[in-house]
Amino acid sequence: MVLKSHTNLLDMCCEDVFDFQQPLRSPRHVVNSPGIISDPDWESSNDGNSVGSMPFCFKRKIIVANFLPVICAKNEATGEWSFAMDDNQLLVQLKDGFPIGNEVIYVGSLNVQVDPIEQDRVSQKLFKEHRCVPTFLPAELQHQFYHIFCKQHLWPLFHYMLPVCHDKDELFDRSLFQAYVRANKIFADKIVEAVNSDDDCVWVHDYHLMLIPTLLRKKLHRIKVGFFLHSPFPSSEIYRTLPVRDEILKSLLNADLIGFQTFDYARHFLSCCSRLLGLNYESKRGHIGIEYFGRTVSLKILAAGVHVGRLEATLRLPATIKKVQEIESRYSGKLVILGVDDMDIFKGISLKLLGLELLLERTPKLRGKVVLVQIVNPARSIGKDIEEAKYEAESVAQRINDKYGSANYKPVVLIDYSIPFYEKIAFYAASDCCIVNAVRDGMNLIPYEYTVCRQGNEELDKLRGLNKSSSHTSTLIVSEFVGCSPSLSGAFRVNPWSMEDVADALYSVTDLTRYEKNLRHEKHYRYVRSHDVAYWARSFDQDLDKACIEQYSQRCWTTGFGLNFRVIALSPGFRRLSLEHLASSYKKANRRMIFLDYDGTLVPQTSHDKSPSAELISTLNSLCSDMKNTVFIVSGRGRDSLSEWFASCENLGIAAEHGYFIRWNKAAEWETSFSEPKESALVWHYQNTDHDFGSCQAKELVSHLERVLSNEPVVVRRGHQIVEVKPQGVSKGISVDKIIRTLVSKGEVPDLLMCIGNDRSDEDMFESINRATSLSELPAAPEVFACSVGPKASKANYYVDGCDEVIRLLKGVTAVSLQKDTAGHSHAAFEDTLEVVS
Ligand SMILES: O=P(O)(O)OC[C@H]1O[C@H](O[C@H]2O[C@H](CO)[C@@H](O)[C@H](O)[C@H]2O)[C@H](O)[C@@H](O)[C@@H]1O
Repeated sequence: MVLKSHTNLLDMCCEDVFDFQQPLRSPRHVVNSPGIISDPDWESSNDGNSVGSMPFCFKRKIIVANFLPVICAKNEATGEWSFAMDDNQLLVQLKDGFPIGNEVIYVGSLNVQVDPIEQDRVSQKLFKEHRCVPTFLPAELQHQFYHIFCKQHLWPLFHYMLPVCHDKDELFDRSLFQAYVRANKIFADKIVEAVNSDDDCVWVHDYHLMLIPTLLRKKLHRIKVGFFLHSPFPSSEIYRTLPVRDEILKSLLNADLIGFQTFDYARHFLSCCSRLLGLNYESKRGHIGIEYFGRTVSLKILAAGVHVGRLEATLRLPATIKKVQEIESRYSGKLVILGVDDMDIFKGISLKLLGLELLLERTPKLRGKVVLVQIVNPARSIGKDIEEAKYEAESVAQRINDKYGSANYKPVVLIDYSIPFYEKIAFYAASDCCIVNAVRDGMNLIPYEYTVCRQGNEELDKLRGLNKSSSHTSTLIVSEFVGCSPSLSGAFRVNPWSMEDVADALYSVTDLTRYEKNLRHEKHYRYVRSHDVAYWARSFDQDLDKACIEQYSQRCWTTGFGLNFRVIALSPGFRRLSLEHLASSYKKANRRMIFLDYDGTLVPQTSHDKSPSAELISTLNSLCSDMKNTVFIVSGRGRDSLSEWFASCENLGIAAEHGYFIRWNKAAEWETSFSEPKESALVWHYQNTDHDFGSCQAKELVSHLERVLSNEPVVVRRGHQIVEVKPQGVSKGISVDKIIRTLVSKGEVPDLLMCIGNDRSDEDMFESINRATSLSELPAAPEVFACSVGPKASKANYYVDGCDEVIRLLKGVTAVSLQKDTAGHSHAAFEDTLEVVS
């Protein structure tokens, strides 16, 4: 009879179970642009029109970003839309890094509003012509999502700005986050339509779309998803002010690979995962992995690059060459310093101008000799702060020009209107120096673009009378707060907040020899060429594949509602230990050995009172009273507290200090591994400290202790919020091994071995009892129940959720023993217990 309670226990495990090892299916679905009815057979509808119309043997790379890299125009007379890919955008250029034969599909919004009645037509045209899948967000949603939540909340916060606001209207408001969720969901739905097979990869870009990993994985559990953050990631002290901090972190952790531009941003992210979610990470041979419910989420630190070929091609255009000549002749005899920035509060435009003002004030000989050409791209967002930054920049520029300018000399030239790309390239090529003075920026590729353009080409060399490649020069001034700064070792690094620093750097530039400028240029040029956009994309793509390989050999469960959704991955064969299964084996066994860890297994880690409850004592006594059982507590704790706590358990064995001390029952003497009686280990606990700081200190302590104790017969180990130094040759695994062998030598051959534990030290026990199945002394392999508390990567073959479940299981199996004692009522007793425990 299958009791309802049994079923409940079995069902407890998951909402959804899936196995990554399943063979690939044929295309999951073939989905078309909105308005077209799906056709499941791509061969019969291969008109190039539908999202699913390509042969599925082509792997798809689905690139998702807030805006499609598309230039849109509408002919107002005919009402016709026309679209062209914007080849100057990183998202288009990254294709060069993908293997030939991969089909690249873009998902994102258009930067114009399209009337709902036109949306189907526009979708079809965009997909047919450019493999783009547009996400149409209603105007109000777009405003709340992008202009308010992204640009007014996330953008400042991710650029390390605390949300200190004087106006109540500017405070975080949950409805704005809901707009973010709704927008991300629209994107996720479009991605689902574009995915054809499990081999496809989705690469999500930037802070606008951080919820996509969760929203997408909810629908496609096996999808390979990578996320790259183009913006900075702030320190945990700033990030944790975000009211939806956990939802965003958890979502990013549903990706397989998370990329950052710099080590600092990755470090901040790790620190947030550790402080806010209590997660650990491991760094092995340059790869960082975060353990998240059995999955290893990989982290990648790789700065974006530029498309050298594209820049060179633009530089070769006759219009560009002409513009270069024009600029060079206009500023002949002057040192041209170039700035190219979006109008944004973090670009430090006025700080840059203040630095120039200080330079001119201090160094009169440079007046009339230096020009700062500042190209200001139009602001991408709206708001009082942008208006203020714009006003500030304009007034400082005006002041400098009034003070140090003349009829034919303007020290600051502000170009605050859109100019064509080739003109920008011409300014790069014609400028002696480029300055990026942002107070914070994810990467900033302007210095890279500038360096490529300064390499020039044969025609420019001829016009300039240069005949050696060694004659190329470039000079960079770069804020230490932008992502590209560490890669530019030949740049003058400045603190943008210090006008003196900026003025000094500007002065140094005026003072450099041509030779020095050439050396710096060569160094940067080599780096920029080899770390281009294709290198960045290829490297991310390859790492995403690698990150997914491990996941694909695992068995996975999905759990959690809403934004708490996550995947739990376990190695094959690892499953929840059900009472039904355990009880059935337990009942059949004639000789059972049971090893139980204490903290975190029988008593929750979180409880302040660590002593055993009356319920636990009674359950252990019931277990021990069965003559077929040998029961041991195997703990890292000292023997004093364990013997005091279990004073009422006459037949309970105790292995204290990881088995350094063993006592077979209360009446027996303590045995030790060594003849010299001394207390064996030293443990440093950090569970009551700040998690991040404690973990950091623990790492340092381990490496220090390993060094100073390298000649001592001890081992240094990290456990769950502890660092321990213990004698070599002592472990829970060794003590379990010893106990099993002792019993076997006495003729008490086990046919069931059970071991439950939660910590790293318990893994040694699991290993020992797994090994015991092949002991030559045993006539037959015993059945093994190695059980981890909490589903995680483990050598155990079973898991339970927590201490409560351990007690329930133990109580459940004691009912089997009771059966024998009360033969007449056995069935009822077993069932009763199961009702209670389930
Ligand atoms: O203004 P948004 O629509 O929110 O876009 C944000 C910025 O995206 C791009 O910059 C980011 O990516 C660059 C390439 O990796 C990186 O160099 C930069 O530091 C990031 O902020 C875009 O270039 C900017 O104009 C946008 O403001």
